[in-house]
Amino acid sequence: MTASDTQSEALKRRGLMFVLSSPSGAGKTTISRMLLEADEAIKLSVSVTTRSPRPGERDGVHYHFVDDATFDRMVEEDDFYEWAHVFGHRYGTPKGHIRSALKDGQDFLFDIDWQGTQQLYQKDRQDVVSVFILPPSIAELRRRLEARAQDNPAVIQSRMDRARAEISHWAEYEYVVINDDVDECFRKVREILHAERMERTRQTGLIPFVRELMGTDPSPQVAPSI
Ligand SMILES: Nc1ncnc2c1ncn2[C@@H]1O[C@H](COP(=O)(O)OP(=O)(O)OP(=O)(O)O)[C@@H](O)[C@H]1O
Ligand SMILES: Nc1nc2c(ncn2[C@@H]2O[C@H](COP(=O)(O)O)[C@@H](O)[C@H]2O)c(=O)[nH]1
Repeated sequence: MTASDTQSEALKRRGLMFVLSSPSGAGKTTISRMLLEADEAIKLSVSVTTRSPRPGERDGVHYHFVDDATFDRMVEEDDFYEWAHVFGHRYGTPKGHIRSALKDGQDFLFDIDWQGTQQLYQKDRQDVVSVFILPPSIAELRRRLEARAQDNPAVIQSRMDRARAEISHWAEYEYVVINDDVDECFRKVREILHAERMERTRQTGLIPFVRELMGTDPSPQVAPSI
């Protein structure tokens, strides 16, 4: 093995589950799309939902749109990693091949609510990096939902009614970013992703590398999880 082979082995790491949550309209979908465009190494976990598509949303790209019976069947067959009732519909993360892909170093982006985040914490805490996005004000949140012009006024009102309850979960997240200027918010979220990729316990190839550098076994407390 050459020195550069050893170094690339050392750079191997587990993938991470990068979660973005926010009250509806604060901008997590916008930030998610910017991230997916800028960073080829992260893939969107495409959720399943019983809500209808908005204009421009494509089945299999933004969501898998299903009817209630299909969602019921998926629940019965234990096809979901997590799922929840949100704003009168059901949303869930299909299991697919997430676990094996994480092991192979694939990162996934999750645009999910606080209930889904809690379920991921319970299942795979070590792999989750969670970011909560706050709007600069409640008035701006309403303005954004109205300007998006993709939901009828009753839907917008019901999302505004839930906004404070959604925001109350902010402290359950590791990172909190205010989305005032979208480019600034994106830059911060991207920095979080970059830093978390280097987190020691994700770097599964480090042990043999450090063993070679030190000429002895590194202490077991620092072993990355495999
Ligand atoms: N920093 C910003 N300044 C102004 N407008 C913004 C900003 N960020 C996002 N927006 C706009 O606000 C609207 C809501 O954003 P987005 O759809 O990303 O929110 P969301 O949190 O994903 O909402 P939902 O949970 O309902 O899907 C969109 O029209 C988006 O273009
Ligand atoms: N727990 C989950 N929440 C999800 C999932 N997919 C989306 N969501 C959240 O639902 C609301 C509403 O989304 P919208 O697209 O109808 O505006 C939002 O908070 C999403 O983050 C999921 O798979 N699980």
